[in-house]
Amino acid sequence: MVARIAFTAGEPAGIGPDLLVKLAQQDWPVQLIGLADRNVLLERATQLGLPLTISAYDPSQAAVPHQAQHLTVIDCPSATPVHPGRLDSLNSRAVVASLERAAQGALSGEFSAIVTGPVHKGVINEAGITFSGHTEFFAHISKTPRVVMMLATTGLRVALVTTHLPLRDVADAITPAAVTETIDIVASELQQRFGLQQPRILVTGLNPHAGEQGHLGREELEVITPAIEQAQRAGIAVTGPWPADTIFQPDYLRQADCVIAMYHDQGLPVLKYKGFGDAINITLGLPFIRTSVDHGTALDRAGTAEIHVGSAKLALQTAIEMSQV
Ligand SMILES: NC(=O)C1=CN([C@@H]2O[C@H](COP(=O)(O)OP(=O)(O)OC[C@H]3O[C@@H](n4cnc5c(N)ncnc54)[C@H](O)[C@@H]3O)[C@@H](O)[C@H]2O)C=CC1
Ligand SMILES: NCC(=O)COP(=O)(O)O
Repeated sequence: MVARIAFTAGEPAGIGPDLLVKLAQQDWPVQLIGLADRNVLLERATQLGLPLTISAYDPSQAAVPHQAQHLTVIDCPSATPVHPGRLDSLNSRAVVASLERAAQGALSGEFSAIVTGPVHKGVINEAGITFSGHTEFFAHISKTPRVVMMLATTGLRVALVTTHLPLRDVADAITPAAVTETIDIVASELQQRFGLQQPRILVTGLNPHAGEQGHLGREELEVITPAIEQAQRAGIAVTGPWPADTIFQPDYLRQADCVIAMYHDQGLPVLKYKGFGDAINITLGLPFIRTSVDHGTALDRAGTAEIHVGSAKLALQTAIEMSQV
């Protein structure tokens, strides 16, 4: 049976529609279903000088593999005309509706996976919609109490205990349950979805020098170490807390399948320095497969030739591979 994979283009003024147009230029062994404003896709194809025809998605028809230059689309019309690079909060509801439709399809089994293009979190909030990221959105809509954001590139995976939080709130969110559950999810998903028999996990501290024996913060002693010990007793190959400024060295990384960092900007700058444009974002712990690009809306590049499609391609390829496991 041919799988269906939903690709949400995200913010219409960003490069998400461009990425979808570019992905549609080649054959894929799955049916690629674009969730986007169909007129924006056609306009963007013209701007990029790429051929594209579109047909409306009909769930009653059997899925067929994607054929180059023709895209099946669930139309998510924007409320107001879209100009590349210019955000308009009037269009945010359509973006969120496209994510809801994709999630419904993934939860019902209609779609084997969701691949997301970038959204602009700020403009969605300006529309009066509370939204901190796809990760939290899909967790909420699927009623999953904890999910884990993991970014991966060649030679490095970084997962996070906390995601889109103001730095001021991070320390309070580093609880024993948050650390233990994150380790559990990373270990079990690396086993089940990535075929690693005994994943080796390194956990960072929160504070400089992993708290310097309690002299630079006590979270390592009181929260992170006990959580690691609990996971070790459960048979997980996990060590830490390691100083975050030490652990991202090749000698340490060679002995690890994943680094769990405490917060977004502790782990992701390293990942992006190593592999920006050649990395993906995967939400672990959801009841469906969700992969994503490693970058944002790149408003400055929408509708231009200066767009790299590498991460989007990798996100789609990975979703296809994960659907086959
Ligand atoms: N998966 C998602 O939905 C993500 C969304 N975002 C959102 O994106 C918005 C903008 O974030 P920024 O920090 O400006 O990061 P950004 O990734 O959009 O842009 C950073 C720089 O990289 C360039 N760039 C990014 N992707 C590119 C690509 N595929 N090809 C060529 N150049 C590319 C941009 O032109 C810009 O110069 C924010 O609202 C943020 O929340 C950020 C990360 C992920
Ligand atoms: N830096 C990654 C990021 O912000 C992506 O978040 P999400 O929208 O995938 O939750």
